[in-house]
Amino acid sequence: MQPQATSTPPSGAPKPRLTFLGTGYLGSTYAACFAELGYEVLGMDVDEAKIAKLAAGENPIHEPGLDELLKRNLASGRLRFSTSYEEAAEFGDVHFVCVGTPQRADGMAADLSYIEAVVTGLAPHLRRPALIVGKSTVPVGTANWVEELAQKYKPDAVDVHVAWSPEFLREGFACEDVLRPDRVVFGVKTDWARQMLYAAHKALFELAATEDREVPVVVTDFATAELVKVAANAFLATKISFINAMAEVCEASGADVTMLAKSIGYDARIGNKFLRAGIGFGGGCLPKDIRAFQARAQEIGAGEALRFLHEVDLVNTRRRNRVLALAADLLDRPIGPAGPDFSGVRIAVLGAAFKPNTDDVRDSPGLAVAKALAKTNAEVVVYDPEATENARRELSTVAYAKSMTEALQGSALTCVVTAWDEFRRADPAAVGELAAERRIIDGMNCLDHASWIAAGWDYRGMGRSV
Ligand SMILES: NC(=O)C1=CN([C@@H]2O[C@H](COP(=O)(O)OP(=O)(O)OC[C@H]3O[C@@H](n4cnc5c(N)ncnc54)[C@H](O)[C@@H]3O)[C@@H](O)[C@H]2O)C=CC1
Ligand SMILES: O=C(O)[C@H]1O[C@H](OP(=O)(O)OP(=O)(O)OC[C@H]2O[C@@H](n3ccc(=O)[nH]c3=O)[C@H](O)[C@@H]2O)[C@H](O)[C@@H](O)[C@@H]1O
Repeated sequence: MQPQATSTPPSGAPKPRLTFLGTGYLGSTYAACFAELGYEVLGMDVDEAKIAKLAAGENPIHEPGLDELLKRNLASGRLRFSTSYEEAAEFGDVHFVCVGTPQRADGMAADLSYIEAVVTGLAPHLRRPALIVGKSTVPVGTANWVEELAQKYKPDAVDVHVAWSPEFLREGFACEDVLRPDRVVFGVKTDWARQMLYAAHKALFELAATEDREVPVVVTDFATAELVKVAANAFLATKISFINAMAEVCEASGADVTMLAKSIGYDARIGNKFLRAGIGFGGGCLPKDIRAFQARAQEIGAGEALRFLHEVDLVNTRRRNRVLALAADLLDRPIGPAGPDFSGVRIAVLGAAFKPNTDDVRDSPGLAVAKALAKTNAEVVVYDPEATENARRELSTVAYAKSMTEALQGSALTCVVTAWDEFRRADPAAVGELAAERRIIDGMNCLDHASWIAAGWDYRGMGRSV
């Protein structure tokens, strides 16, 4: 099929029933949103505890708006959950693969074992024509392999097609991003797959039409669809590391990266988004995706082309160490060969989630900072409005406070590592009454520094002249 860009869905295909295989951050949001759009939806996962929670209307993750969507659509009967491949196969016409593709423990490449398990688990139970759609982020070439698996494991008499439709949602805005995407990408080989994908998204296009919007649809081949996703994340990661590299130069020259970012961002060709310097990018996607992209490029003989992503990764991890240097400076402690020693110092770390409005702590820069501070023998107390439970499982060498007030009590240093509104809106004078010393590191450059300085705080930002 020729690649094409169009927003006109072909008419005629009936409303398919949808399954979402893997109900984590991606799959649970999709299941609830597509039920909200009017589809009959089944969410399937091998994690029994997660499915039991979802089926009871309890949202296992923190994602704004998702609780209401889950409850409303469970009540309407359009949304149900199961742990059975057999039930999923019987229920659905279009099956969206939403399982994780984490970084492998033995290197940078993506672990595709969950994809394999889901396809080989589902395919033998299919009894009528079905479309398997990959949504997970994968190395280029995966869709062809999934097609081979599906053909091998499906019953002979059943027609099974494969498509790839990568996902671009952001945690914290996931429901909005699913219901009102910037674009959708369909990687297809057959016209039937294209028709079914349009039918599975028809309600999304109709919602857009009622709001006088259009959702651009890019119809393309498997390889391009797979690459669009990792290219997008590589670009975003590069943009963040670019501004963080500028932060390093600002630190060396006495300039201020926030003013620099503001100034270059006025150029429409550059744009002002994703130019916040800080402790770097984290989360379950950008870091692992740029590594898997490099690993795959190497395998297919294009490793040279992505060498810059190695630098992007290095700049990113360096920013976490910068907090330690700033802390040593503020606390007036030397940095020895084994790093600084902050024995006897109580440090409040505000934040643990990899960014605000989520409870996700996967590869969280803030939690990495907390861990590094704990290694200096400091008494580290972490507070996060939503991510404490997940953080506790990830990092046990720090204490966790139930409130910001508790974390700040008697602290000699405060480090803001996640840009939650609760921290951005905090009153510097009131916070100063709780802390033992008015020293603050603004790891995400998210505070109104002038008001903190005015309240007597010794303030340090990232790449800032203040
Ligand atoms: N989280 C995000 O914001 C986005 C994630 N993605 C991609 O989507 C994929 C999923 O990501 P998340 O939802 O964040 O991961 P997650 O780890 O939150 O969810 C994955 C789910 O798959 C389930 N699972 C594992 N094996 C299974 C099997 N054999 N059958 C059925 N379910 C199974 C797990 O129990 C888990 O609930 C990844 O490839 C990720 O890169 C893409 C865009 C956005
Ligand atoms: O593939 C994915 O899973 C998703 O990855 C990112 O979404 P997400 O990880 O939810 O979070 P972002 O908002 O992109 O932030 C990623 C990290 O970059 C950091 N960041 C972001 C922007 C910025 O200017 N500076 C900065 O340090 C954030 O604090 C966070 O740690 C992409 O933005 C999504 O489009 C994509 O679908």
